[in-house]
Amino acid sequence: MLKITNLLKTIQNPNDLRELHRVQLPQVVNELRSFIVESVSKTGGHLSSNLGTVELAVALHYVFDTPNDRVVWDVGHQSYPHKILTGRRDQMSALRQYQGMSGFPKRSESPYDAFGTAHSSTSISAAVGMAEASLLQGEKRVAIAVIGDSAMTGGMAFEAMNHAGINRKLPLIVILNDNDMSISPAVGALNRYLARLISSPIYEVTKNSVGNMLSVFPPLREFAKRLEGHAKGMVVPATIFEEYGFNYIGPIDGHDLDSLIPTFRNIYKLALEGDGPQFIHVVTKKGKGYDFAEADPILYHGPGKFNPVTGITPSKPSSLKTFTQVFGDWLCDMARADQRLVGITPAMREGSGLVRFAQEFPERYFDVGIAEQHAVTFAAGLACEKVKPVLAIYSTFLQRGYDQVIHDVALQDLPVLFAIDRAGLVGADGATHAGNYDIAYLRCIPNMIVMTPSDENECRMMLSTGFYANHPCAVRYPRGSGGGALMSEGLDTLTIGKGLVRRNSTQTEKRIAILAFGTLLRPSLVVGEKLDLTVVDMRFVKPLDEELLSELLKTYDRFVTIEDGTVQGGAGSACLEYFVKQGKLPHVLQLGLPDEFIDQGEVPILMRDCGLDADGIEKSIRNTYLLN
Ligand SMILES: Cc1ncc(C[n+]2csc(CCOP(=O)(O)OP(=O)(O)O)c2C)c(N)n1
Ligand SMILES: CC(=O)[C@@H](O)[C@H](O)COP(=O)(O)O
Ligand SMILES: [Mg+2]
Repeated sequence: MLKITNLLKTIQNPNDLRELHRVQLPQVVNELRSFIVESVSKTGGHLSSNLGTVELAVALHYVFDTPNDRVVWDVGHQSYPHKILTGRRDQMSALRQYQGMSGFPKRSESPYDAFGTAHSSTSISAAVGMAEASLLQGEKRVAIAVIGDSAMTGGMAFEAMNHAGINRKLPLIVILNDNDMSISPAVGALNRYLARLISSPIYEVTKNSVGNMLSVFPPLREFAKRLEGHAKGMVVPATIFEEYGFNYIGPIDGHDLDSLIPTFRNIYKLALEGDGPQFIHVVTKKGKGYDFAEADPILYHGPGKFNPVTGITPSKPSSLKTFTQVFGDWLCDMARADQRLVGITPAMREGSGLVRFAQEFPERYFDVGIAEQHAVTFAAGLACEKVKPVLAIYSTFLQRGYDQVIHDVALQDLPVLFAIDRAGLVGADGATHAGNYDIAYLRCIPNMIVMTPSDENECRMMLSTGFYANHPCAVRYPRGSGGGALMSEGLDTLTIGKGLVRRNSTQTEKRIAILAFGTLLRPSLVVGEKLDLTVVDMRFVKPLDEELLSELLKTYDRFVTIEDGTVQGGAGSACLEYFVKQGKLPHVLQLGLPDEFIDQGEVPILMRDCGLDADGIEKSIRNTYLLN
């Protein structure tokens, strides 16, 4: 066979891959891996997880009839090899960039992206839906969920397993991609259980022999059945997955095509022929094949640009603290001051700024796995017992725990402090991760106190305020840094429900007041200076500073509300509701994020597009109030 030097370039879609001889696949794997390192080093992106799924993606598209067979990638942060094999190699240069390619599977992007993902643990539910649909429609295809060991800890995954077990003929395949890692080390009983399965002697045997056996024997159903029996007899009596009604195969080496391809072929047949849900437990290594990432998969989970030869070099410490760092520092200081404090994260230790807290206060640190709903109710339980829980959570992921916020925390008026990071637009992760909705979804809940810090120091004071308030409180702050405010080191609090007038207009009539919520205070002040407007740092979305609004209503009939959350039902709406309640309706220009999903890009560019930079704010005010 003639050796083609760049095989990857010849693959425009999985049909091209399927045309290749089996012996050519290791070359595809190697080229894919090098390409991913090279490409992600130029754009930034989720590196370690993708290096772990190269063989999986190759084997899946080689064996299954995609896109007729549906593949759902859980979280989807590990789908780059799949994207590259499905016609998007060239678009990798614009990965996660403004107007470029999403970092996650997206139905509008490719027919091979069977389901849009990014929030974890949805894949099995979606695949169950697809599998049931194929039965209802009499179509012959399988639905495959590829789910990581940590995504598997999310409650939804087990809700879906429970449901899938009802239909004994469901053409469903679940592939558990077990790399013993979440973003940080995987936690919990399921992790321990999976480790036990892997450490059983049979894994060593199957690792070395199953691939060979399967490639020698024809891929007969009987053989797969024997393999199943073999696994049942020798791995463990019956795995938890079998109890859920799945046929369990594994653990198998997820970097060994000789194991993956024959196993997939056998399982494909079983699933198509009505043998019901199949569960394949695949063991992979996060960061596989790139030494730096293998050695430190956490650092390489979602790096920015880096030099692929030297790896990530430590950046010089910035004089600007991110809000995440402000929170992390505050948490340690407050933990020292108050023994009752505990810190909780649903699997986001690094991103939420809890690394130091975890080291300094290990007994008071709880990583609960990817389990936002549980995290909220767990906090509620702690709060019942006079422990003081601080739940660090991304705005977008708190959406998962919404009923728990209402039913378990707010309804019982329990003092849980929600430190909500990644509020507003987040940048490269795009619409799935944007924190546009928290103001709207929290301000309608009774008993909640909702705070929007305009800078780092205010953030610190609000955290203390929330910690000492005897009610559910949320402090929501964006990704990245504020403007570099002078930080206090104490644990000072603010008066709840009080805003602060930051600038008074010198005009005597037709005055305009900007009511700013959060970090958009900064551009508001710039505009306020330029147009001679009054500018208020509202600080609290709930309770609103009604006294201040009432005072302003006496002399102002034109307002501008501004926030980095959705306008619909947001902080501006809260002001409008108050004005209506007063029976006075001044003109209110509501600025904020529009009623649409905003794709990835650099935050300043996206904010410009939304008219939320200083120029855009100025333009809107001039146009609305006909200023020259
Ligand atoms: C609901 C939800 N919570 C948190 C996250 C953040 N998150 C993204 S990837 C990840 C770890 C996933 O681990 P695993 O599923 O094992 O995949 P791996 O990264 O190991 O390949 C987490 C916590 C998310 N995407 N969705
Ligand atoms: C895939 C996922 O959900 C996380 O890896 C996320 O991309 C992290 O975002 P930050 O980089 O903002 O922490
Ligand atoms: Mg994992």
